[in-house]
Amino acid sequence: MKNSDSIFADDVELIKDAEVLEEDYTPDKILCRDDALADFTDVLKPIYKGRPPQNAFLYGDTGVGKTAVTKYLRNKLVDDLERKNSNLPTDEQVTLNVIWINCENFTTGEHKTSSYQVAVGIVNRLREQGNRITGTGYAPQDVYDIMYSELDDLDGTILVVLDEVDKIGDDDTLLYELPRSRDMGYLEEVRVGVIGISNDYTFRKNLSPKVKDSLCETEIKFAPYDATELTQILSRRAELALYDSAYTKGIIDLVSSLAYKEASGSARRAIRLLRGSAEIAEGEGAEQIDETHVREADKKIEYGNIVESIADQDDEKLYILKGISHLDLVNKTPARTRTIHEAYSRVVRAYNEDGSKDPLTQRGMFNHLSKLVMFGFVNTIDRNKGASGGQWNEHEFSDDVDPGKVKEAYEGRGLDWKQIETRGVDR
Ligand SMILES: Nc1ncnc2c1ncn2[C@@H]1O[C@H](COP(=O)(O)OP(=O)(O)OP(=O)(O)O)[C@@H](O)[C@H]1O
Repeated sequence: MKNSDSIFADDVELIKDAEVLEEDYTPDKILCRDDALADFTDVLKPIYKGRPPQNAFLYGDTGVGKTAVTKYLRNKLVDDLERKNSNLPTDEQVTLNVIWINCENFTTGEHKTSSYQVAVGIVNRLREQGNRITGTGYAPQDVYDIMYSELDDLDGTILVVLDEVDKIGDDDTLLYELPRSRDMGYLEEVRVGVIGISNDYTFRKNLSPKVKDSLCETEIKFAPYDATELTQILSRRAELALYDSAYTKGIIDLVSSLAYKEASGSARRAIRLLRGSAEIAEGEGAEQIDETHVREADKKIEYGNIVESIADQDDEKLYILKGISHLDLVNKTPARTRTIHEAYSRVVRAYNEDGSKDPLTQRGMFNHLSKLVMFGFVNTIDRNKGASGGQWNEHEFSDDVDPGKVKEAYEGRGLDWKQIETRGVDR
């Protein structure tokens, strides 16, 4: 029986400031990143001094502080400039405009982000509502011209931060041109510095030499955190977010070591896990987070991650996973490739009743199935009945996947979960 009158209240509260555990919280202190902070400060120094800005490329795995460090230094630079300007006559003051663009936000459905869409994004960031431009209908050069004219209307220095810059895909015109825009004569009044942030190593490796020359003037690497570093970061967060009695040092160590092992040193994962554990403990009316709360929160996060990565697959792979789901539900897995092909074909037809899409051939489907094996969603079993019995492969879900998760992934993609007939599928 709860003490409170409301079903929304918990008897005990362990979280004193939930904002500190939010994704977009900018920490007041950056821990364990002295080298990156020093290198990045050097990149930004010229802006403070009113000199031409530099460009930099920040890279490292997900959740290792690239965005946090950038936001932290941006805030510091803005504050310090404000202080400096307050003692200077107007004509000697340094004006800084920061434009922060997350390139991920410009990926829609099938369409990858391109330089064009990011340029549209920059224009719209600088324009009032009602005067914004659409993402289609302009020739690319027109969009770039509009962007440069909007930028040139600003004053002083412009720092363009392109977070998740790898989402820009193959069309990297902007990454080449923007850092050189003044040299190329596109801008006369202002100077632009570009900061690219990415967790995609392949993207970095494959950047064209001319982009490497301009954008990657300075490269700053963010290595994964080790368990001790995660403990430091997490202890600071816990201090601010939780009541002292809500956790022990042992719990912080456990959360850090799980995030270290399961998410290759991601501080994001560690913070999420701490938050999940606190919420589960609160829900149970516990006075303190214990190991079972952490383990349960960990399972929940893992579950969510797998559903998310299933939902990220392309249509063919989603059809195959649904085909295997229906076979699994009637105990017909492990199944031979031809059986999976039949189930997959039924799924394709069910979702494309107008005939707009035909199933791939068995060989075509097999290429996608092999990728699903490579990604760890599906296991392959080798059947070998000796010289006379023949040899073939069978497939089933790996331990991480089940029909429930595939169904949730479909729902996450806004797709109905249609019933599929499995009778006669293995003839
Ligand atoms: N050194 C640090 N000190 C304090 N908090 C940190 C530190 N590093 C990361 N964090 C926190 O961890 C979380 C993830 O960090 P951040 O968003 O900066 O990761 P990222 O490297 O930009 O990841 P992604 O590539 O996925 O965008 C944030 O809540 C951030 O505040």
